[in-house]
Amino acid sequence: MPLSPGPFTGRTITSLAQDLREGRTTAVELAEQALEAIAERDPELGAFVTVDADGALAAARRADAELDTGTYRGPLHGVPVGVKDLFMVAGLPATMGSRHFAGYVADSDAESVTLLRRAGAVVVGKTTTHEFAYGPTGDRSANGPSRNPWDPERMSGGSSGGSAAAVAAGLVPLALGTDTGGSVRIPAALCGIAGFKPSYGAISAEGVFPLARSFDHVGVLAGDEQDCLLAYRCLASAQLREDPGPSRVAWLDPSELFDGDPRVVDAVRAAAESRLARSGLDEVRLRAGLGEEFRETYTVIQSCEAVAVHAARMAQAPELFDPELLERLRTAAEVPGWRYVAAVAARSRLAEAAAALFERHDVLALPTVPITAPLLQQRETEVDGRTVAVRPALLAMTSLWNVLGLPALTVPAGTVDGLPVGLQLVCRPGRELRLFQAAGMV
Ligand SMILES: NC(=O)CC[C@H](N)C(=O)O
Repeated sequence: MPLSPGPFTGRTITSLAQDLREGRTTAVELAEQALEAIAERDPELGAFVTVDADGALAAARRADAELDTGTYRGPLHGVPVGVKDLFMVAGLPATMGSRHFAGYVADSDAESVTLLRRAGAVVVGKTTTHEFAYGPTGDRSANGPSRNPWDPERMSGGSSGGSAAAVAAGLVPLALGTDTGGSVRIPAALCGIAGFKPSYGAISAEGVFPLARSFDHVGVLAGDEQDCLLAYRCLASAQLREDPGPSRVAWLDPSELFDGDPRVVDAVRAAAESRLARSGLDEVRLRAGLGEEFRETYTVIQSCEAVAVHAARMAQAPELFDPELLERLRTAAEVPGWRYVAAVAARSRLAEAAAALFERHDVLALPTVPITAPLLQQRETEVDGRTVAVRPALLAMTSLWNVLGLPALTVPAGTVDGLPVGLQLVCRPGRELRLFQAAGMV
């Protein structure tokens, strides 16, 4: 368990909505609970970089006034939310976790923030992001690292680490994140909560600072998958396609992707069996070499697109980047243009290869992350007697779905060594509800 519970630990958004509608609590009370818990716990966690107490209380008062006059906006009405510091929120600083944006204040809301507000949600503040979202560890940010509520010496994962830590510690029941290679799902898994990114483009990325535009997805983090779905219904840019009937689920053997901690893989598989299967799970495999093709395609496209975003800053003020990030960007800048063109072409071949995986199944299940949370700043870790690099381990089972733009959900799947692990579910584009349906099957 996280070291200490917060005001929203174990309270679903559905139960908060009921309490609000039936007069057992008010939006102001919920906002105050969030703000007090942040003031008390966040110095230890580093989940928030900006707290907007005045704005949150004003929005909460408006939400209560609406309820008093019979206007109910839906389940997010009066619910406190955290927003990753990569999204624009009008009147609040947006640092992107970088000294390059120290002092920058956004003048309008990102589209997803507008939709959250329209649904009645109360923005309490901005959450820590790995600098420019370029890193799955969550521990390199101009604002300091976000820490794991299960063990603050360990990383939250990233890059939406502050959002995951805030929800896992029960400081807020819901947070927005972005996911370019796993940045919603990785910290959600390492912090023991649910995280969801829909198909590419299904939630608008307008007003969100880019990392690599071809792969950038907006997603949500919450205590469980039902809460992720509630939020997604408010954020989706198109009508959700309701899928009838139970989903056919298969376990995707993860060994082609990464030689992870066998205890993590076993724990996740056991969770998948008990949660998803009535009588054993089918199993599917990636053909040999496919994992490497995905990695190469992902790395080349992300590298070139990230450099396109940052080239001017790299030339004009390189000293303002975190040194690790600058080194990664400089390595990325060496990728020749022909490799980008080849990777874009490879992407459609990979989509065909993946389509075959879904021929006989609707949902694939696999670990979200094949290791537990490493220590802050740790870049190599011992796994089953071997030394493995932390960053590739964190990204190994999530980034391929960004290459294809497929919907993916992570749900808590127990613990290993007292640290949480996550079960990841993936499906075809546009079929998001399949994931929630599968996760809810007993
Ligand atoms: N932002 C993300 O989704 C993960 C981090 C990033 N893809 C990296 O390579 O480090």
